[in-house]
Amino acid sequence: MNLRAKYDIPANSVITIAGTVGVGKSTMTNALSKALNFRTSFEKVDANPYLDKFYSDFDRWSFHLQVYFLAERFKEQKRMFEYGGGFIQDRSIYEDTGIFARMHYEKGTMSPVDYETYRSLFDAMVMTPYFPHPDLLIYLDGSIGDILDRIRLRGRAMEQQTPIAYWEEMHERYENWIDTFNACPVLRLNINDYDIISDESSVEPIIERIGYFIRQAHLLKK
Ligand SMILES: Nc1ncnc2c1ncn2[C@@H]1O[C@H](COP(=O)(O)OP(=O)(O)O)[C@@H](O)[C@H]1O
Ligand SMILES: Nc1ncnc2c1ncn2[C@H]1C[C@H](O)[C@@H](COP(=O)(O)O)O1
Repeated sequence: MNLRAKYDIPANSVITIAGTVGVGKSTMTNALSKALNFRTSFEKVDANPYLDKFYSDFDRWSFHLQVYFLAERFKEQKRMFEYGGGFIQDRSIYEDTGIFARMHYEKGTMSPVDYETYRSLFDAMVMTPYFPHPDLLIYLDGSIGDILDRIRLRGRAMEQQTPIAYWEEMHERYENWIDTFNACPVLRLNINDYDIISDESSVEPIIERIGYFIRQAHLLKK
């Protein structure tokens, strides 16, 4: 019996993985899609025409980058629901506004008028009854020390040249954001509690918890 059926996870589920840069979202997306036989929806980092420029000059490019991410993630959201679900998504659309756009606005690297334009676009696209929310958001949590190690280990040049204070602020914002997030059910995982890289079988207890959370959420809806 496959793990999806064993833990009673509906084949049309959409599960999104959230968490700060470097915490392990892409790795988790791959592990869960393989174990559940679900499709993946990834952020396209290398093909992003603004990301490098953004890291060199936040003031100049933060609005362009947010609009780009919003469009890309909205298209992905549409694609996942047009397929009828069965997806693991690497990062949710909610983090774009709740973490990144807000952080740059509050740091002063996105102007108030740009932020207002971005927010009204986001609200019109996402904060409507027609927007399909994921069945579950898995929040990956870890210490800032472990996350900085992982950012270094992955070695993306644009992230290496970014001051550590940027990642520290983001980490703190994520902790506050997840405490108030309520657009869909949340399963929190601490990165010290699993090791899907050296032990593939450690994905099974995670899938068991996913099944439990999705069932609970469906019971609450009834
Ligand atoms: N469970 C894990 N154990 C050890 N290293 C991990 C684990 N998950 C991810 N990593 C490593 O951490 C780095 C960042 O992971 P990644 O999945 O790309 O993070 P994200 O998508 O959240 O930015 C990569 O080098 C990856 O190999
Ligand atoms: N909405 C965003 N604004 C700014 N930067 C963003 C946004 N979404 C993702 N990013 C950046 C952060 C990382 O450098 C890459 C990929 O994210 P990762 O967490 O490694 O998957 O894009």
